[in-house]
Amino acid sequence: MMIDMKVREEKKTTTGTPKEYAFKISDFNLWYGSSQALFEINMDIPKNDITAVIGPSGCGKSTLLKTLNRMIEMVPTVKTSGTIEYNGQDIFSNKLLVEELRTRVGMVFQKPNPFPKSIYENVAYGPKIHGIRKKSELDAIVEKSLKDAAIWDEVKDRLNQNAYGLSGGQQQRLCIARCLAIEPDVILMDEPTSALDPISTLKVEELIKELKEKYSIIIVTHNMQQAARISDRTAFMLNGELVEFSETDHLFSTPKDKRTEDYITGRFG
Ligand SMILES: Nc1ncnc2c1ncn2[C@@H]1O[C@H](COP(=O)(O)OP(=O)(O)OP(=O)(O)O)[C@@H](O)[C@H]1O
Repeated sequence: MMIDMKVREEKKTTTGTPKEYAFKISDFNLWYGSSQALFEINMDIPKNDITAVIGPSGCGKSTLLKTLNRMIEMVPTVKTSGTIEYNGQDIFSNKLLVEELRTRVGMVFQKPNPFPKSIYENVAYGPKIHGIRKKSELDAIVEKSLKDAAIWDEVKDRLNQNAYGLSGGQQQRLCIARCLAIEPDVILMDEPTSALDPISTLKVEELIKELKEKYSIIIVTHNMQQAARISDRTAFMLNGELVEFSETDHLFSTPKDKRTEDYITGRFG
């Protein structure tokens, strides 16, 4: 709770108005069957920031991320308590349809997962499902999304070729373009560069930094250097608890909790 208060204070603008939040997570617990995976999470995630979630394997990073667009409910044994608000609305209430939530809160996965279709069709797929049929409109969305995902120049002459012909790094940027095409507010990224080589990783990192102008980004990463390079705020999790959540510079230079210090200095994990 102390952390929340501090975040609210720090994020006040010069006019005294608190910065807006994409998600407000309050007293949140999650169980897989009888096994508890998340414990009393309190975390306010600001809009238009890059928020990194770090911590050792199995600490609950992906579970937390997949909860934010309710993907976690694909696991039938999952139970939760507490609240998560997205733009001020409880994500578990009947008023916010899960399809609408997933349109607003897009997701990019660890391994690039394009559909076995053309580059064009990969990006046009979401808009088509949302009822856009006009070719000129779809063309414009495809071009804009590929440009925003910094891959247009590499693919503009081969839009009808199969996406599987792209390199891993290009496939990941295509998957980001596919996500952008449905105009989300938030992009959840689950270790989006862990399957990529260093050059592709840097390209995707650059892209993530550019995307924060328009989107709120929450990224799970195993890579502490990556969190330090790209994020505004970092959350450190351990054994299903949120140990510390603060500005990235702060967390890495002067961690408040001994467990955070031990982790970032490589004493465990
Ligand atoms: N479908 C599931 N059913 C039961 N337990 C699960 C399931 N998915 C994850 N868990 C358990 O929940 C805990 C948190 O897992 P989670 O995948 O969220 O951790 P993580 O920090 O993302 O790990 P990693 O960095 O290895 O991906 C672990 O103990 C894991 O075994």
